[in-house]
Amino acid sequence: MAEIFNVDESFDRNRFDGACCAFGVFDGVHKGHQALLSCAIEDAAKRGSASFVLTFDTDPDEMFRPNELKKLMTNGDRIQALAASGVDFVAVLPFTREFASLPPEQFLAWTFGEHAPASIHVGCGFRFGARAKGTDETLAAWGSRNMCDVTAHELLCLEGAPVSATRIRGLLSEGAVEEAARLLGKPWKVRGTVVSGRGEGAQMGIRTANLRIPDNLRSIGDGVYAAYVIVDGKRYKAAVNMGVAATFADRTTSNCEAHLLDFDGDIYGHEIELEFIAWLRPMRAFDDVDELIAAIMSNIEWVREHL
Ligand SMILES: Cc1cc2nc3c(=O)[nH]c(=O)nc-3n(C[C@H](O)[C@H](O)[C@H](O)COP(=O)(O)O)c2cc1C
Ligand SMILES: Nc1ncnc2c1ncn2[C@@H]1O[C@H](COP(=O)(O)OP(=O)(O)OP(=O)(O)O)[C@@H](O)[C@H]1O
Repeated sequence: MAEIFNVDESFDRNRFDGACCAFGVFDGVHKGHQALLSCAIEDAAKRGSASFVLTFDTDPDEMFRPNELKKLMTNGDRIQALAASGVDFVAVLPFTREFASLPPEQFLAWTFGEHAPASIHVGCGFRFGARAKGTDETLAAWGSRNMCDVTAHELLCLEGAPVSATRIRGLLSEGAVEEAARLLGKPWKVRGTVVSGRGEGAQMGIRTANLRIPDNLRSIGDGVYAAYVIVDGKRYKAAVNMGVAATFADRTTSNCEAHLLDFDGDIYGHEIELEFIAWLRPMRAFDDVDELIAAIMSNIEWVREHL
């Protein structure tokens, strides 16, 4: 695990001397991000120096488009995933309004002081600084004045297009969890706290853990999915319904329900993790509760056989 530093007034910028940095937000730490991180790691190995990833404590989009944003992971999970990516150090910049308003040159001067690293790696089209005015060319011009090799890498393309967090969010919103997992390099996951439901699941003979998932992490479209659910470190197969149950839309508030196979515990108040594996069907309103039960039972059987 890499050591994580907050880049504030107290941070010792000498640490950047000679280092090779990958720079960006990295929501999802997807395969494109992993390719860029590998460039910084390989460069550092050649130079015999340290590899860094330079990122922000808060995703800038949370400040600029808070209502539309559907994130792939929390900021905390993103920083932990970067720390586990193979780099030596994670340097976390405080994304305050003041910092966000720095023009590109001042942004770089504040970040590095007199300690420009040996190299910076970004993807083509990378933007930074106030109003996203800084481009990879701005960065390269600053690099040539500060003896820092800047490389804007071709974006990794998979399945016909560049991999990006935006593309993965789009796939999840359509329920395409398998394709999203191929671009992420792992299934998409989300955590939520188990809250009480209306008790109708138990009456129907199908108990469900009702979850509260923060709105900005509900990247996935409504529908029924096959998933794994991790409870206190143990993994269970599950059939999951995302979205307000259409049949009971007037009476329910929960936005996600999971039926865990072969599980009979009381987990109210627990934080559990859902790992989405396959799309099963759209959610729909049923006129008859027996039909709803039959549909859910067949989803559960599918999960039992295929996961
Ligand atoms: C795998 C699965 C699929 C579901 N599909 C639907 C659906 O298509 N339409 C619907 O109205 N509710 C659906 N539900 C939600 C049930 O209606 C819900 O579990 C029931 O209302 C119990 O709610 P409660 O836990 O709040 O008591 C589904 C639930 C599960 C676990
Ligand atoms: N497919 C890719 N291949 C290589 N580098 C990439 C790729 N996607 C992003 N990068 C680079 O990784 C760093 C972090 O990128 P950023 O967080 O902007 O990712 P993104 O996936 O493009 O996000 P978004 O879709 O929200 O713009 C940046 O330097 C960016 O240019």
